[in-house]
Amino acid sequence: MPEETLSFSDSEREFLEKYLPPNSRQHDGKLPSITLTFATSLDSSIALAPGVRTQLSGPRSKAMTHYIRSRHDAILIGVGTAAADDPALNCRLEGAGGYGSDGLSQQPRPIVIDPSARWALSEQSRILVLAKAGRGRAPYILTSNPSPPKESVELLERYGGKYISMGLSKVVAGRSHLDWKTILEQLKDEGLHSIMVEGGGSIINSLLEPQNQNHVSSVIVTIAPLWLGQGGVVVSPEQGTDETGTVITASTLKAVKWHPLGEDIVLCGTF
Ligand SMILES: NC(=O)C1=CN([C@@H]2O[C@H](COP(=O)(O)OP(=O)(O)OC[C@H]3O[C@@H](n4cnc5c(N)ncnc54)[C@H](O)[C@@H]3O)[C@@H](O)[C@H]2O)C=CC1
Ligand SMILES: Nc1nc(O)c(N)c(N[C@@H]2O[C@H](COP(=O)(O)O)[C@@H](O)[C@H]2O)n1
Repeated sequence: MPEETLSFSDSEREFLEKYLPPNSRQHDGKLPSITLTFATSLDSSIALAPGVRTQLSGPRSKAMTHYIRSRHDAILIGVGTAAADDPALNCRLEGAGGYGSDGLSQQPRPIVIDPSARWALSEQSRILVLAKAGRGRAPYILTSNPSPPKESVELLERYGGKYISMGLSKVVAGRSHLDWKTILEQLKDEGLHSIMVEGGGSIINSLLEPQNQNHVSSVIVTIAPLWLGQGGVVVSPEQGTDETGTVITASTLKAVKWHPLGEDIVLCGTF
């Protein structure tokens, strides 16, 4: 099926600039920057239920997301999202950075955080169909499984992707977590300096925890005018506590800007 082509004009781009990595940047040995971006409902849900692909962004905020993709070296998601959404994770913007530019060289690299290497990739996975067609890149999969399935290794490598092994950091509520600093060190070693993190719920909540916020350069949230109702995948990081043990706010954004886009509103901020 032919993929759509999206457009997002220069005048629409302006409000985002301060929250995006510079177009050209000296890579001074620092860890890659993270832009955390997702779409939420009014009840802080990003999907109707775990494993359910749910369209929240309207056409203009969707085009904005693809513009943001065009401004990053890589797009990162968790395996829960990869398994639920069968995502394309390419940039479908017309012109520079997306379709119509110098092609593949400007497409972002998809990164999937998959501690146990459970994502069942196949020749029919959208991400590989697009890689095969030269309209996107095959993913790098970060895993702590020392021996991912042989067929998946071969399939990925056929299209220019690979598994990258790293140690397991901890298990939270029965789920394996990789450590953000180590993830960023691995991505830097791959020559990736700006990372757009799109989700899902566990990945976003983890990055919003006070001890991980220092890795996040900016947050760009699309808020859609609807409630998904109970049972959704909710963005709600753990509360903090102060030195007396009193519960405190989990996270507060600074340098905040609100920008209406179609029927959605986009919130930008930093920590
Ligand atoms: N509305 C939106 O903008 C978006 C919505 N989604 C939705 O989110 C849902 C998936 O969310 P989840 O099930 O929470 O899956 P997820 O995509 O957040 O992946 C969770 C997995 O990541 C692993 N992981 C490894 N290191 C981690 C770390 N440091 N912190 C947190 N997790 C770590 C965990 O083992 C866990 O299995 C899907 O339904 C998808 O459609 C996903 C992205 C964007
Ligand atoms: N910005 C945004 N708005 C929504 O409404 C969404 N559901 C998402 N989801 C993210 O986008 C990925 C799908 O990308 P493709 O269209 O397949 O390239 C999905 O996996 C989520 O990361 N994002």
